Amino acid sequence: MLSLVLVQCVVNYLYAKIVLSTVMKQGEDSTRTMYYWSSALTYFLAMVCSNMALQWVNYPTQVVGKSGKPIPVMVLGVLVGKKNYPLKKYFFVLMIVVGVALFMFKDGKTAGGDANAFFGFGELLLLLSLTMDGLTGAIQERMRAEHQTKSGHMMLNMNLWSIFYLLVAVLVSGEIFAFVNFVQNHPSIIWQICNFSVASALGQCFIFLMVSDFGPLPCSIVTTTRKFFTVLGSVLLFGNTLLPRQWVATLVVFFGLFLDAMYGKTADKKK
Ligand SMILES: Nc1ncnc2c1ncn2[C@@H]1O[C@H](COP(=O)(O)OP(=O)(O)O)[C@@H](O)[C@H]1O
Repeated sequence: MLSLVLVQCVVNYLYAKIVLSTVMKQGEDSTRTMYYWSSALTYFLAMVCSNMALQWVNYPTQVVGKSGKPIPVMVLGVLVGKKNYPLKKYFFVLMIVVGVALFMFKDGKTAGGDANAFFGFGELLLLLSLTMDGLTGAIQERMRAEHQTKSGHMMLNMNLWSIFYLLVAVLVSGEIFAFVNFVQNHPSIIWQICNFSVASALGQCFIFLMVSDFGPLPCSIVTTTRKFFTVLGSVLLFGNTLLPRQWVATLVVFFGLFLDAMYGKTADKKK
């Protein structure tokens, strides 16, 4: 798990480096180093926790759990990131999150989950991952407010610090040796890891653009509804029918998004 995230961060870093020195020159960066090392810590821990959770909960549970992400991003953005939101914004965001979760939720017991435990270790890891996501967003809010940090610089430095933490982690835990062994025994995995990492870097470039230009909260609303649109699109594309619960959920999500777009603007934005 750690080695995979390490490879991912290395490719993200190289991608940011190339983009910054060619097509997207962004000038000097005045961001405090403290913001980079702290956000990198929470960023990589969020990824490791949500990947690790998959050993205890199944994939749909993980997606439903992580669809709550805008909530910690918003709450910690206010408590730690010094952001202000009008009260109605909390309601719109809650509406979107509840709608997405209601849409994705699968009744009954599914393979991979622990049927006996309502709240087990996997759920705890998801909660931890969400907290880390919230803290990452809060630190990014401060970077934006105090240094107007650009997307390329944020992507480059957060991945660089994460590489450092992950290198220490894989060496101390000895996981790197098991990883090299595994790759030697299954060389076909190299192609998959390359695909995965390049796709991740391409996607992350837009994530950071969204974070630096609009903020972590709009970014998490977009990535959360993206999950909803993926499932909705595939259901409609493959001619499957939506359950009544999912129709209600779809309406709730669209209504929440509409209200947020129309009336969710913050006081800062108006200024
Ligand atoms: N605010 C952010 N700062 C840096 N990277 C982010 C941020 N939000 C998302 N990402 C990156 O994008 C990936 C996908 O995010 P997302 O679509 O929200 O799904 P999830 O967090 O459930 O994996 C994350 O694993 C992370 O690498």
